[in-house]
Amino acid sequence: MEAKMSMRAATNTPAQMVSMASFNVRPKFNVFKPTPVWKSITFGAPLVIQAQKSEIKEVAAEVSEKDALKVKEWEVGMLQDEVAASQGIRIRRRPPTGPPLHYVGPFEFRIQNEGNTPRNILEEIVWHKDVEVAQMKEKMPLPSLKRALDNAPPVRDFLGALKAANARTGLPGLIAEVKKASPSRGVLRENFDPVEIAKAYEKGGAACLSVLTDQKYFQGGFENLEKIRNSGVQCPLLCKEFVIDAWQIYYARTKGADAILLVAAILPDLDIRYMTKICKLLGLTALVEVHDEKEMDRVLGIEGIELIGINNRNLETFEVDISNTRNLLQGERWQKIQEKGIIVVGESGLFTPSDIAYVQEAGVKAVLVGESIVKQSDPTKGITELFGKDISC
Ligand SMILES: O=P(O)(O)OC[C@@H](O)[C@@H](O)c1c[nH]c2ccccc12
Repeated sequence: MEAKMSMRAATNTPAQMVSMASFNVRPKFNVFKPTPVWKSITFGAPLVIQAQKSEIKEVAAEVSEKDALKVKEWEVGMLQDEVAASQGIRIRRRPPTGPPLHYVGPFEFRIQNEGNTPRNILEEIVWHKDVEVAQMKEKMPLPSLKRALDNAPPVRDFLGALKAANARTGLPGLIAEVKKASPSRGVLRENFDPVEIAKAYEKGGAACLSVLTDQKYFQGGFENLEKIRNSGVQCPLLCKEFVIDAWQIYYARTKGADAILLVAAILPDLDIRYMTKICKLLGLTALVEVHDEKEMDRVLGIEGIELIGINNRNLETFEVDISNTRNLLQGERWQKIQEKGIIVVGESGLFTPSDIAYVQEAGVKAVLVGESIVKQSDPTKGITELFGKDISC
Protein backbone atom coordinates (compact mmCIF):
# COMPACT_ATOMS: atom_id res chain seq x y z
CA MET A 1 0.00 0.00 0.00
CA GLU A 2 2.78 2.38 0.87
CA ALA A 3 4.47 1.95 -2.47
CA LYS A 4 1.22 2.66 -4.18
CA MET A 5 0.60 5.66 -1.98
CA SER A 6 3.96 7.15 -2.76
CA MET A 7 2.67 7.61 -6.28
CA ARG A 8 0.54 10.39 -4.98
CA ALA A 9 1.23 14.05 -4.50
CA ALA A 10 1.26 15.07 -0.89
CA THR A 11 -1.39 17.69 -1.16
CA ASN A 12 -4.35 15.61 -2.15
CA THR A 13 -6.85 15.78 0.64
CA PRO A 14 -7.58 12.75 2.81
CA ALA A 15 -11.04 12.55 1.32
CA GLN A 16 -9.40 12.14 -2.04
CA MET A 17 -7.16 9.57 -0.40
CA VAL A 18 -10.18 7.58 0.62
CA SER A 19 -10.83 7.16 -3.05
CA MET A 20 -7.22 6.49 -3.84
CA ALA A 21 -6.65 4.23 -0.88
CA SER A 22 -9.23 1.86 -2.25
CA PHE A 23 -7.15 1.03 -5.29
CA ASN A 24 -5.87 -2.50 -5.34
CA VAL A 25 -4.58 -2.02 -8.82
CA ARG A 26 -2.60 0.85 -10.13
CA PRO A 27 -4.89 3.42 -11.70
CA LYS A 28 -4.82 3.12 -15.45
CA PHE A 29 -4.36 6.79 -16.25
CA ASN A 30 -1.43 7.77 -18.32
CA VAL A 31 0.65 9.78 -15.91
CA PHE A 32 2.54 11.55 -18.66
CA LYS A 33 -0.35 12.40 -20.90
CA PRO A 34 -1.27 16.03 -20.50
CA THR A 35 -4.86 16.13 -19.28
CA PRO A 36 -7.28 19.02 -19.16
CA VAL A 37 -7.23 20.78 -15.83
CA TRP A 38 -10.62 19.42 -14.92
CA LYS A 39 -9.30 15.92 -15.18
CA SER A 40 -5.81 16.48 -13.86
CA ILE A 41 -5.68 14.46 -10.71
CA THR A 42 -2.29 14.89 -9.17
CA PHE A 43 -0.38 11.71 -9.81
CA GLY A 44 3.26 11.48 -10.49
CA ALA A 45 5.00 13.45 -7.79
CA PRO A 46 6.77 10.98 -5.49
CA LEU A 47 5.89 12.87 -2.37
CA VAL A 48 4.21 11.79 0.80
CA ILE A 49 4.12 13.76 4.00
CA GLN A 50 5.16 11.43 6.81
CA ALA A 51 2.29 12.48 9.03
CA GLN A 52 -0.19 11.33 6.40
CA LYS A 53 0.96 7.75 6.15
CA SER A 54 -0.77 6.38 9.21
CA GLU A 55 -3.91 8.22 8.29
CA ILE A 56 -3.82 6.82 4.79
CA LYS A 57 -3.59 3.31 6.22
CA GLU A 58 -6.38 4.02 8.64
CA VAL A 59 -8.54 5.27 5.83
CA ALA A 60 -7.60 2.45 3.51
CA ALA A 61 -8.72 -0.08 6.08
CA GLU A 62 -12.15 1.47 6.18
CA VAL A 63 -12.70 1.14 2.47
CA SER A 64 -14.27 -2.03 1.16
CA GLU A 65 -13.10 -4.25 -1.69
CA LYS A 66 -16.12 -3.18 -3.69
CA ASP A 67 -14.91 0.37 -3.72
CA ALA A 68 -11.67 -0.79 -5.28
CA LEU A 69 -13.54 -1.12 -8.55
CA LYS A 70 -14.10 2.59 -8.69
CA VAL A 71 -10.88 3.30 -10.42
CA LYS A 72 -12.08 5.45 -13.24
CA GLU A 73 -10.61 8.90 -13.38
CA TRP A 74 -13.73 10.91 -12.96
CA GLU A 75 -15.06 8.69 -10.23
CA VAL A 76 -12.24 9.64 -7.90
CA GLY A 77 -14.10 12.89 -7.46
CA MET A 78 -17.40 11.05 -7.20
CA LEU A 79 -16.32 8.75 -4.42
CA GLN A 80 -14.96 11.71 -2.56
CA ASP A 81 -18.42 13.24 -2.83
CA GLU A 82 -19.93 10.03 -1.48
CA VAL A 83 -17.69 10.25 1.59
CA ALA A 84 -18.75 13.85 2.03
CA ALA A 85 -22.43 13.04 1.53
CA SER A 86 -22.25 10.34 4.20
CA GLN A 87 -21.28 13.11 6.63
CA GLY A 88 -24.21 15.27 5.58
CA ILE A 89 -22.13 17.52 3.32
CA ARG A 90 -24.34 18.68 0.49
CA ILE A 91 -21.67 20.43 -1.53
CA ARG A 92 -20.28 18.24 -4.29
CA ARG A 93 -16.57 18.79 -4.75
CA ARG A 94 -16.72 18.16 -8.49
CA PRO A 95 -19.54 18.05 -11.01
CA PRO A 96 -20.55 14.37 -11.06
CA THR A 97 -21.07 14.11 -14.81
CA GLY A 98 -18.13 16.19 -15.95
CA PRO A 99 -17.15 19.80 -16.22
CA PRO A 100 -19.89 22.40 -16.51
CA LEU A 101 -20.32 24.08 -19.88
CA HIS A 102 -18.25 26.96 -18.71
CA TYR A 103 -15.07 24.89 -18.52
CA VAL A 104 -15.45 22.73 -21.59
CA GLY A 105 -12.67 23.10 -24.15
CA PRO A 106 -13.21 24.32 -27.74
CA PHE A 107 -13.61 20.86 -29.27
CA GLU A 108 -16.04 19.43 -26.80
CA PHE A 109 -19.72 19.96 -26.49
CA ARG A 110 -21.61 19.22 -23.35
CA ILE A 111 -25.29 19.58 -22.66
CA GLN A 112 -26.09 21.34 -19.43
CA ASN A 113 -27.69 18.97 -16.97
CA GLU A 114 -28.16 18.49 -13.25
CA GLY A 115 -24.88 16.70 -12.94
CA ASN A 116 -22.78 19.50 -14.35
CA THR A 117 -24.68 22.53 -13.07
CA PRO A 118 -23.90 23.83 -9.59
CA ARG A 119 -26.95 23.80 -7.32
CA ASN A 120 -25.98 26.86 -5.32
CA ILE A 121 -23.31 29.52 -5.08
CA LEU A 122 -21.13 27.62 -2.63
CA GLU A 123 -21.03 24.64 -4.94
CA GLU A 124 -20.20 26.92 -7.86
CA ILE A 125 -17.36 28.52 -5.91
CA VAL A 126 -15.95 25.13 -4.97
CA TRP A 127 -16.11 23.80 -8.52
CA HIS A 128 -14.35 26.87 -9.76
CA LYS A 129 -11.80 26.70 -6.96
CA ASP A 130 -10.95 23.14 -7.89
CA VAL A 131 -9.87 24.28 -11.36
CA GLU A 132 -8.08 27.35 -10.05
CA VAL A 133 -6.09 25.37 -7.49
CA ALA A 134 -5.11 22.73 -10.05
CA GLN A 135 -3.74 25.49 -12.27
CA MET A 136 -1.90 27.18 -9.43
CA LYS A 137 -0.40 23.89 -8.30
CA GLU A 138 0.89 23.28 -11.76
CA LYS A 139 2.64 26.63 -11.77
CA MET A 140 4.03 26.24 -8.28
CA PRO A 141 4.25 22.63 -7.11
CA LEU A 142 4.55 21.86 -3.43
CA PRO A 143 8.35 21.46 -3.32
CA SER A 144 8.93 25.02 -4.55
CA LEU A 145 6.20 26.26 -2.24
CA LYS A 146 7.96 24.60 0.67
CA ARG A 147 11.18 26.35 -0.27
CA ALA A 148 9.31 29.66 -0.38
CA LEU A 149 8.22 29.05 3.22
CA ASP A 150 11.74 29.94 4.33
CA ASN A 151 11.20 33.48 3.12
CA ALA A 152 7.76 33.87 4.65
CA PRO A 153 7.40 36.43 7.42
CA PRO A 154 7.24 34.92 10.94
CA VAL A 155 3.84 33.71 12.12
CA ARG A 156 1.91 35.91 14.51
CA ASP A 157 -0.32 34.52 17.24
CA PHE A 158 -3.85 34.92 15.88
CA LEU A 159 -5.65 33.14 18.72
CA GLY A 160 -3.54 34.88 21.35
CA ALA A 161 -4.41 38.28 19.87
CA LEU A 162 -8.14 37.49 20.05
CA LYS A 163 -7.90 36.34 23.66
CA ALA A 164 -5.81 39.38 24.65
CA ALA A 165 -8.30 41.78 23.04
CA ASN A 166 -11.19 40.09 24.81
CA ALA A 167 -9.38 40.31 28.15
CA ARG A 168 -8.40 43.94 27.54
CA THR A 169 -11.80 45.31 26.49
CA GLY A 170 -14.25 42.87 28.04
CA LEU A 171 -15.82 42.73 24.56
CA PRO A 172 -15.41 40.13 21.83
CA GLY A 173 -12.06 40.48 20.04
CA LEU A 174 -12.61 41.90 16.57
CA ILE A 175 -11.53 40.20 13.36
CA ALA A 176 -12.10 43.01 10.87
CA GLU A 177 -12.59 41.90 7.30
CA VAL A 178 -10.91 43.46 4.28
CA LYS A 179 -13.58 42.63 1.70
CA LYS A 180 -14.31 44.51 -1.50
CA ALA A 181 -17.34 42.58 -2.67
CA SER A 182 -19.35 39.43 -2.10
CA PRO A 183 -21.74 37.37 -4.21
CA SER A 184 -24.60 38.22 -1.86
CA ARG A 185 -24.00 41.97 -1.42
CA GLY A 186 -22.18 43.00 -4.61
CA VAL A 187 -19.49 45.67 -4.38
CA LEU A 188 -19.26 46.99 -0.81
CA ARG A 189 -16.63 49.63 -1.38
CA GLU A 190 -15.71 51.23 -4.69
CA ASN A 191 -12.46 52.94 -3.70
CA PHE A 192 -10.88 49.88 -2.26
CA ASP A 193 -7.36 50.24 -0.95
CA PRO A 194 -6.67 47.13 1.15
CA VAL A 195 -3.70 48.59 3.02
CA GLU A 196 -5.51 51.81 3.87
CA ILE A 197 -8.48 49.83 5.19
CA ALA A 198 -6.23 47.49 7.17
CA LYS A 199 -4.48 50.43 8.81
CA ALA A 200 -7.81 52.07 9.64
CA TYR A 201 -9.02 48.81 11.23
CA GLU A 202 -5.88 48.48 13.30
CA LYS A 203 -6.19 52.06 14.48
CA GLY A 204 -9.80 51.38 15.46
CA GLY A 205 -8.76 48.53 17.77
CA ALA A 206 -9.18 45.40 15.61
CA ALA A 207 -7.38 42.44 17.19
CA CYS A 208 -6.92 40.61 13.89
CA LEU A 209 -7.77 41.11 10.23
CA SER A 210 -9.45 38.82 7.74
CA VAL A 211 -8.38 39.23 4.12
CA LEU A 212 -10.50 37.81 1.31
CA THR A 213 -8.22 36.17 -1.23
CA ASP A 214 -10.82 34.76 -3.63
CA GLN A 215 -10.69 36.83 -6.81
CA LYS A 216 -13.66 35.67 -8.85
CA TYR A 217 -16.46 35.96 -6.32
CA PHE A 218 -15.10 38.43 -3.74
CA GLN A 219 -12.73 40.56 -5.83
CA GLY A 220 -9.99 39.75 -3.37
CA GLY A 221 -6.50 38.43 -3.92
CA PHE A 222 -3.38 37.00 -2.34
CA GLU A 223 -1.60 40.19 -3.28
CA ASN A 224 -3.81 42.02 -0.77
CA LEU A 225 -2.69 39.66 1.97
CA GLU A 226 0.93 40.14 1.00
CA LYS A 227 0.64 43.92 0.76
CA ILE A 228 -1.02 44.22 4.15
CA ARG A 229 1.56 41.97 5.74
CA ASN A 230 4.36 44.10 4.28
CA SER A 231 2.75 47.42 5.18
CA GLY A 232 3.74 47.53 8.82
CA VAL A 233 0.29 46.48 10.07
CA GLN A 234 0.85 44.34 13.17
CA CYS A 235 -2.52 42.57 13.48
CA PRO A 236 -2.36 38.82 12.73
CA LEU A 237 -3.99 37.97 9.39
CA LEU A 238 -6.62 35.40 8.50
CA CYS A 239 -6.52 34.17 4.92
CA LYS A 240 -10.19 34.02 3.91
CA GLU A 241 -10.26 31.33 1.25
CA PHE A 242 -12.26 28.33 0.19
CA VAL A 243 -9.68 25.74 1.10
CA ILE A 244 -10.20 22.41 -0.62
CA ASP A 245 -6.58 21.31 -0.90
CA ALA A 246 -3.77 21.46 1.65
CA TRP A 247 -1.61 23.11 -0.99
CA GLN A 248 -3.60 26.31 -0.40
CA ILE A 249 -2.56 26.36 3.26
CA TYR A 250 1.12 26.32 2.34
CA TYR A 251 0.48 28.98 -0.26
CA ALA A 252 -1.34 31.22 2.22
CA ARG A 253 1.59 30.93 4.64
CA THR A 254 4.07 32.01 1.95
CA LYS A 255 1.93 35.12 1.46
CA GLY A 256 2.04 36.00 5.15
CA ALA A 257 -1.11 34.40 6.58
CA ASP A 258 -1.19 33.68 10.33
CA ALA A 259 -4.52 31.86 10.22
CA ILE A 260 -6.69 30.16 7.64
CA LEU A 261 -10.39 29.45 7.28
CA LEU A 262 -11.61 25.87 6.95
CA VAL A 263 -15.28 25.63 6.01
CA ALA A 264 -16.96 22.51 7.40
CA ALA A 265 -19.70 22.70 4.75
CA ILE A 266 -17.17 21.76 2.08
CA LEU A 267 -14.65 19.62 3.97
CA PRO A 268 -15.18 16.08 5.24
CA ASP A 269 -13.96 15.34 8.77
CA LEU A 270 -10.80 13.69 7.59
CA ASP A 271 -9.80 16.76 5.59
CA ILE A 272 -10.43 18.97 8.59
CA ARG A 273 -8.30 16.69 10.77
CA TYR A 274 -5.52 16.56 8.23
CA MET A 275 -5.60 20.27 7.44
CA THR A 276 -5.61 21.37 11.07
CA LYS A 277 -2.52 19.21 11.53
CA ILE A 278 -0.84 20.96 8.63
CA CYS A 279 -1.80 24.30 10.15
CA LYS A 280 -0.15 23.28 13.42
CA LEU A 281 2.93 22.18 11.53
CA LEU A 282 3.16 25.61 9.92
CA GLY A 283 2.24 27.49 13.11
CA LEU A 284 -1.05 28.73 11.64
CA THR A 285 -4.32 29.03 13.55
CA ALA A 286 -7.21 27.19 11.89
CA LEU A 287 -10.59 28.90 12.11
CA VAL A 288 -13.08 26.11 11.46
CA GLU A 289 -16.39 27.48 10.27
CA VAL A 290 -19.77 25.87 10.89
CA HIS A 291 -23.28 26.96 10.07
CA ASP A 292 -25.62 24.36 11.52
CA GLU A 293 -25.92 21.81 14.32
CA LYS A 294 -24.69 18.95 12.21
CA GLU A 295 -21.51 20.76 11.23
CA MET A 296 -20.96 21.89 14.81
CA ASP A 297 -21.28 18.32 16.08
CA ARG A 298 -18.87 17.03 13.46
CA VAL A 299 -16.30 19.67 14.34
CA LEU A 300 -16.71 19.13 18.08
CA GLY A 301 -15.86 15.49 17.47
CA ILE A 302 -12.49 16.37 15.93
CA GLU A 303 -9.45 16.56 18.20
CA GLY A 304 -7.24 19.62 18.36
CA ILE A 305 -9.66 22.31 17.24
CA GLU A 306 -9.15 25.56 19.12
CA LEU A 307 -11.19 28.10 17.20
CA ILE A 308 -14.68 27.65 15.76
CA GLY A 309 -16.54 30.27 13.76
CA ILE A 310 -20.33 30.21 13.61
CA ASN A 311 -21.41 31.74 10.35
CA ASN A 312 -24.77 33.44 10.63
CA ARG A 313 -24.96 33.46 6.85
CA ASN A 314 -26.03 30.34 5.04
CA LEU A 315 -23.53 30.16 2.19
CA GLU A 316 -25.97 28.21 0.04
CA THR A 317 -28.91 30.63 0.31
CA PHE A 318 -27.25 33.83 1.68
CA GLU A 319 -29.85 34.06 4.42
CA VAL A 320 -28.48 35.79 7.51
CA ASP A 321 -29.80 35.20 11.01
CA ILE A 322 -27.69 36.13 14.01
CA SER A 323 -29.72 33.92 16.31
CA ASN A 324 -27.87 31.06 14.63
CA THR A 325 -24.90 31.84 16.89
CA ARG A 326 -27.05 31.50 19.99
CA ASN A 327 -28.81 28.38 18.75
CA LEU A 328 -25.55 26.50 18.20
CA LEU A 329 -24.20 27.38 21.63
CA GLN A 330 -26.87 25.73 23.73
CA GLY A 331 -26.83 22.81 26.13
CA GLU A 332 -24.40 19.96 25.56
CA ARG A 333 -22.67 21.71 22.71
CA TRP A 334 -21.85 24.67 24.91
CA GLN A 335 -20.61 22.34 27.64
CA LYS A 336 -18.32 20.56 25.23
CA ILE A 337 -16.96 23.86 23.92
CA GLN A 338 -16.13 24.95 27.44
CA GLU A 339 -14.58 21.63 28.39
CA LYS A 340 -12.35 21.79 25.34
CA GLY A 341 -11.46 25.46 25.90
CA ILE A 342 -12.56 26.32 22.35
CA ILE A 343 -12.91 30.00 21.46
CA VAL A 344 -16.00 30.76 19.39
CA VAL A 345 -16.22 33.51 16.77
CA GLY A 346 -19.59 34.99 15.81
CA GLU A 347 -19.48 35.61 12.05
CA SER A 348 -21.55 37.72 9.63
CA GLY A 349 -24.50 40.04 9.86
CA LEU A 350 -23.28 42.07 12.84
CA PHE A 351 -24.08 45.77 12.52
CA THR A 352 -24.85 47.36 15.89
CA PRO A 353 -23.68 47.37 19.52
CA SER A 354 -26.77 45.34 20.37
CA ASP A 355 -25.80 42.70 17.78
CA ILE A 356 -22.38 42.48 19.43
CA ALA A 357 -23.97 42.24 22.88
CA TYR A 358 -26.33 39.54 21.63
CA VAL A 359 -23.60 37.23 20.34
CA GLN A 360 -21.41 37.95 23.35
CA GLU A 361 -24.28 36.93 25.58
CA ALA A 362 -24.52 33.73 23.54
CA GLY A 363 -20.90 32.93 24.42
CA VAL A 364 -18.59 34.22 21.70
CA LYS A 365 -15.23 35.70 22.61
CA ALA A 366 -14.60 37.07 19.13
CA VAL A 367 -16.53 38.43 16.17
CA LEU A 368 -15.82 38.51 12.44
CA VAL A 369 -17.22 41.61 10.79
CA GLY A 370 -17.02 42.83 7.20
CA GLU A 371 -19.84 44.72 5.61
CA SER A 372 -20.82 47.06 8.44
CA ILE A 373 -17.29 48.46 8.83
CA VAL A 374 -15.82 48.16 5.34
CA LYS A 375 -18.66 50.26 3.95
CA GLN A 376 -17.89 53.25 6.18
CA SER A 377 -15.89 56.07 4.63
CA ASP A 378 -13.82 55.96 7.83
CA PRO A 379 -13.55 52.31 8.93
CA THR A 380 -11.89 53.37 12.22
CA LYS A 381 -15.04 55.25 13.14
CA GLY A 382 -17.05 52.31 11.82
CA ILE A 383 -15.51 50.10 14.51
CA THR A 384 -16.30 52.59 17.28
CA GLU A 385 -19.90 52.76 16.06
CA LEU A 386 -20.17 49.00 15.82
CA PHE A 387 -19.11 48.54 19.44
CA GLY A 388 -20.76 51.69 20.75
CA LYS A 389 -17.42 52.75 22.21
CA ASP A 390 -13.79 53.30 21.37
CA ILE A 391 -12.11 49.90 21.69
CA SER A 392 -8.67 51.07 20.58
CA CYS A 393 -7.29 51.77 24.04
O1 LIG B 1 -19.79 41.06 5.87
P1 LIG B 1 -20.32 40.37 7.08
O2 LIG B 1 -21.77 40.05 7.01
O3 LIG B 1 -19.95 41.13 8.33
O4 LIG B 1 -19.55 38.94 7.17
C1 LIG B 1 -18.18 38.85 7.35
C2 LIG B 1 -17.75 37.38 7.24
O5 LIG B 1 -18.32 36.68 8.29
C3 LIG B 1 -18.16 36.78 5.89
O6 LIG B 1 -17.52 37.50 4.91
C4 LIG B 1 -17.84 35.30 5.76
C5 LIG B 1 -17.99 34.35 6.72
N1 LIG B 1 -17.59 33.14 6.26
C6 LIG B 1 -17.18 33.27 4.99
C7 LIG B 1 -16.67 32.30 4.10
C8 LIG B 1 -16.30 32.76 2.88
C9 LIG B 1 -16.45 34.07 2.47
C10 LIG B 1 -16.95 35.04 3.35
C11 LIG B 1 -17.33 34.62 4.61
